[in-house]
Amino acid sequence: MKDGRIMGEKPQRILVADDEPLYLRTTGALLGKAGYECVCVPDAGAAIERLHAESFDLVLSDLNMPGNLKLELLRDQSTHRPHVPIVVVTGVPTLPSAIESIRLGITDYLLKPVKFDDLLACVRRVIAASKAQSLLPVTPPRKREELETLFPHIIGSSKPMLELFEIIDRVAGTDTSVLITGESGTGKEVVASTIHSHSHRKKGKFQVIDCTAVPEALFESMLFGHKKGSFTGAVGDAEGLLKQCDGGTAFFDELGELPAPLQAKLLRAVQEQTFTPVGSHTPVSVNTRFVCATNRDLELEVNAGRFRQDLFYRLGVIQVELPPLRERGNDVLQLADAFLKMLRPEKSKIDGFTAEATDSLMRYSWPGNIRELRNVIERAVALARGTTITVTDLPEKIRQPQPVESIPASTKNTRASAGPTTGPPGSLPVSLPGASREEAMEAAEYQYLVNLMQSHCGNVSEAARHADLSRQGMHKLLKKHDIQAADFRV
Ligand SMILES: Nc1ncnc2c1ncn2[C@@H]1O[C@H](COP(=O)(O)OP(=O)(O)OP(=O)(O)O)[C@@H](O)[C@H]1O
Repeated sequence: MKDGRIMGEKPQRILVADDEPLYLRTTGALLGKAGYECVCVPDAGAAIERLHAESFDLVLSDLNMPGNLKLELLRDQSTHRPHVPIVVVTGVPTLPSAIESIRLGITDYLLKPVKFDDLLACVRRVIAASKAQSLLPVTPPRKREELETLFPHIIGSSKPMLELFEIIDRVAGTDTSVLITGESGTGKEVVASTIHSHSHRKKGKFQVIDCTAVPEALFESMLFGHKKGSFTGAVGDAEGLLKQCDGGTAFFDELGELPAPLQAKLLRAVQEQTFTPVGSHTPVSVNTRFVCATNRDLELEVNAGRFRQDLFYRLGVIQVELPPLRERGNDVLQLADAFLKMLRPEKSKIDGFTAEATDSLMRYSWPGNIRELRNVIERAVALARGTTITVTDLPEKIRQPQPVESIPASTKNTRASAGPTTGPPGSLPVSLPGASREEAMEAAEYQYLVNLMQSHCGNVSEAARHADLSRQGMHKLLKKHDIQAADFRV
């Protein structure tokens, strides 16, 4: 049996639409050799015509080709033949077109140049999945109530969250790389693990790889594994994190912090799904989906030459942006209520918030987003005396919130921009009237970091040396205070 043909059965039919004659010829010929029957057309109009007249098992479609300025082929296909899978194969990826393609129901998204083996593996997988899918009942678009309950670990029902749920729902079923962006504490890791648990990889491992937590010198061996004796301390062979999530999802948190030499090594692993453990000569192959998160603007980092463009395109095929909490309306109360129930001691009688406390929670701008809200509720639960949380159980800054307008719309370092940022390193902030000792210490630490970042122009390694901390330790502190080193770079 050849790939596209079972003895005695008709070969599977693939329509390839692309305006590059060489790609069209070679792809058609190679797929033909693998047993598929290929029809190759140079533009969207011809593709639509053939699709209306004949039946196909799969469409491989370019995006930038004549007649496809508004993704006409994808639109026509999603309206008339949603059951025929489409895989986009493009040389000019743009994030809006990737998102729009996903909305229109494409099954996968590959970037040129694509190795024929990778293309063939994708063709096999997509056709097999589509055959399996055809045995299932067709699912209509989800209703609002259904979307609201689809991801119980992600609390929220505001408009931006429902839009997010729709995207997660579509993206989870594909193998496409996803880049999740958003301010610190907006739930990027929660979304990444939800994508994994709703994908066909859910039985595989969801491996979190925090790019700031692994020392640079050890990163390669942690990720790819090593052979015994390959470096001092390598007392035995070790399997790397990527091998451990073979068949699952690798989640790279804080991707923007990955040093340049490691970016090159990661690119190879992502492109080829193959890597060589440290000290070994035998490549290891995996089948891993890559989901990444960053609170940096990676496009800016690419333009500034700090992040590889090719890696950005590979990993950011689909970009999912999480809204800050201040843009999620009543979700603040829904989340506060959920955290109250989750964090109160078992026999606690606390069961809600006074109107004044609710009002304060709604008016505060939440620069630390959901993580900050969770901490505030945890503290309030510990302080509350009665059966409700009152405004006096909330921190001072929330009782007297700054007006939302003073928070910059930028997703960057809202606290650094809003607070006092001048003064020599180590100078203390003006103390808040009525602040607790703990709050005053936090404020002093925050101010110290801001000053440190300023005097080292956002260079984390230099700042860490000055403060006598490890680079990882410095990153942890910056994260805790929601300070973005990139905002201090000139
Ligand atoms: N929509 C949500 N519903 C319930 N809990 C949430 C939601 N979003 C975030 N959380 C909780 O808020 C905290 C922060 O979330 P998470 O770590 O996913 O944020 P993040 O954006 O990855 O942060 P960072 O950029 O600092 O790594 C976690 O305790 C998480 O469980």
